Amino acid sequence: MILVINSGSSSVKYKLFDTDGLTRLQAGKIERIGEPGSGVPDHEAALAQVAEETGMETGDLTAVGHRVVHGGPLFTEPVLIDDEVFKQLCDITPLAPLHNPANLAGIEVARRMRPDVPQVAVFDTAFHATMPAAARTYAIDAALAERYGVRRYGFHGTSTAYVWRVARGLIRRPDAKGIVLHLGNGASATAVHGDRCVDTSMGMTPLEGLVMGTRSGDVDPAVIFHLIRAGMSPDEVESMLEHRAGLLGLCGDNDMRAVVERAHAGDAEATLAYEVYCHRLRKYIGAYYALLGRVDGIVFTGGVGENSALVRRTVLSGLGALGVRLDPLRNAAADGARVVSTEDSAVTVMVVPTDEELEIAQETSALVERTFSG
Ligand SMILES: Nc1ncnc2c1ncn2[C@@H]1O[C@H](COP(=O)(O)OP(=O)(O)O)[C@@H](O)[C@H]1O
Ligand SMILES: CC(=O)OP(=O)(O)O
Ligand SMILES: [Mg+2]
Repeated sequence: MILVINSGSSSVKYKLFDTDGLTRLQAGKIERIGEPGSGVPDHEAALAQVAEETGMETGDLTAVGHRVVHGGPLFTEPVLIDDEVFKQLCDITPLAPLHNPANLAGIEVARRMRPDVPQVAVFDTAFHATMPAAARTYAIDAALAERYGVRRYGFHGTSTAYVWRVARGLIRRPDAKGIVLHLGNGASATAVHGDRCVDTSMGMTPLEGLVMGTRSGDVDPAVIFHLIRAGMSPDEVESMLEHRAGLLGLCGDNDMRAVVERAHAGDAEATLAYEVYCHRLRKYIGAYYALLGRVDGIVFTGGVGENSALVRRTVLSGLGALGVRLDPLRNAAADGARVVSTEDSAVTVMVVPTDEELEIAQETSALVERTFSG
């Protein structure tokens, strides 16, 4: 069996797969880690619960695959975790203080529980390693950027690689050009050509780009200094932009279902939040059109992308001039990976449910095979 662990800041998700064929055997989620009254004080306790639910401590495991959000400049492919790699992963933490510590906590506990089993790190940033320098580079003092590792990395790469592969199968065009919209709690847009990243909306950290559930996405950096001069500390501003911005900051709800419900009932704040969210998305799609020159496919994934026919309709409604024609019936249907544009649409619009854990299992299995079977 292959166990995949996605250890996030407030939840640990896991899936267990059969080693041959990667059939899913089990899936689970431990939530509200560290919240008062949740009974799960920390990641140690969450992993103990995963162990209990999966039989991880004694089970017949081929490998454990871990989601790691930030691979830094060093890791552009999945890697077997030994002491040296674990130390290098710890060194990346300053680049991703809000994401990597939880990933590392999961790795640490799993390695301690199963030192006999290969453990593999699979990075959100890896898919974007092909991003050209012009897209990767912030226009700031070059020497400073080099010294402090300030550049764009991009995230959601595991999800993007997975759904884009499925999408290229649907349009039967391996060298297709397209735009992948991963709209979950975090949200990102990625311009892709074949299996290469052309540009992506998240940057040095997963804060840049689209409007998200609780994250602002793009703001003028001067806003931050304005708020600091107004008396907020850097940590307070960071925490606000990460946890109390986005849909939540605009209207008090971070769940798109609640936002839409309130907007339908005439609530002005929820309506504006919805409009800001969709406006930003449309802007990125237009920008990526310009970068790609031609778009064969647009793919929606993540909780919002997969489930909200309304968001898909709103976002694409202004794009008729670019040859995008949504089929209202197909768009409203709800079943698995599918095309939702009309037959005569110049761009094939698709909905593809993501499966980051399956992609991590595949990468983990392939790396373990390459390493130990020769
Ligand atoms: N039917 C739906 N309509 C609109 N939004 C939905 C629907 N179902 C789920 N969502 C949104 O998906 C979000 C979660 O996305 P998901 O990709 O599952 O999260 P995560 O990033 O934690 O994996 C929720 O916050 C919710 O806003
Ligand atoms: C990198 C990132 O934003 O991940 P998530 O969407 O899981 O928060
Ligand atoms: Mg997600």
